[in-house]
Amino acid sequence: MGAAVIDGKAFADTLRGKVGAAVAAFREQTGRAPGLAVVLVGEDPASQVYVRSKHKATVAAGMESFEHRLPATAAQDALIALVERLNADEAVDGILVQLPLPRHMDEKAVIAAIDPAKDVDGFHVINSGKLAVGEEALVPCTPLGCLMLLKDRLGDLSGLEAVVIGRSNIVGKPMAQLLLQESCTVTIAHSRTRDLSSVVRRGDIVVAAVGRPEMVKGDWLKPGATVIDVGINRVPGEEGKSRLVGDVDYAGAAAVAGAITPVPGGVGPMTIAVLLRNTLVAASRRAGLGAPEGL
Ligand SMILES: Nc1nc2c(c(=O)[nH]1)N[C@@H](CN(C=O)c1ccc(C(=O)N[C@@H](CCC(=O)O)C(=O)O)cc1)CN2
Repeated sequence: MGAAVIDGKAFADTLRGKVGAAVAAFREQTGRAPGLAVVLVGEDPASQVYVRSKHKATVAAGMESFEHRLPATAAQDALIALVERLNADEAVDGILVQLPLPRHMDEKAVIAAIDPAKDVDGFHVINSGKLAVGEEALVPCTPLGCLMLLKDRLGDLSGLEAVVIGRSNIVGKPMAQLLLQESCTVTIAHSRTRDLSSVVRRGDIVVAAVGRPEMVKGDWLKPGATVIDVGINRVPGEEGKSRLVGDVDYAGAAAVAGAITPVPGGVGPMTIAVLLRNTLVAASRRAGLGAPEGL
């Protein structure tokens, strides 16, 4: 039997609907809409697409969208000055600087300039620290989206073996923290891990976030494992066109796994849906309201 397909697009659509309803309640209570500011530096084509999608989704959820664009040649100080203006702007509840930044900029310094209460990406060290010690934090969108899909599929994750492949600050490390909070036994594997296939085979849950097209093969998996593919890699396709693939060899993995996210249509759509959720959470906290329910 083939694996069940985890439909991230459908889950994300439902989450966006729930956020939209909660935003309407927030507007009733406060007389204003939550505001999300997105900053794009340069003209990276993929980043432009993501920023446009974020703007559309923000407006569709009933929130205010503020878009700021700087040229690729902008000085880092100019970007930080913009972030500081957004920190002080009462209409802005969430600030997101689209990554990657141009090479002359230091991502860590830019992220450090964001007010942690408005850091809807959850990348600020204050938020990563709070996540690590189990305090209320803004949590990075992609790993939180993966966790939502896993809980929807598996229910209680307690005691399960989870293998996270990739140790980035944006996905791998926060993913491992979230799984640990769910009482999984967590292994973080990475490019230096010896005998990676044997490590991966321990996983009841495998989260692949390495950025290497189709690296994880079907025969690396424990039969019945739940596989979450975070990779979005553009590779040459037929007739000179490109196609998207994940970090997992989908056909091989689907023959062994119990369930698997596709690429596209799996984790990707969750990133933007959770961003909307995080913006509403940040706005609710700033307005002194309780956490929005059911999100
Ligand atoms: N500041 C941030 N920068 C980046 C983040 C982030 O969370 N915060 N994540 C990625 C890009 N990203 C959002 O910014 C993103 C990536 C992919 C998708 C998505 O829906 N992908 C689709 C396929 C889209 C396509 O056809 O190209 C899918 O997987 O189905 C949404 C958002 C890096 N930068």
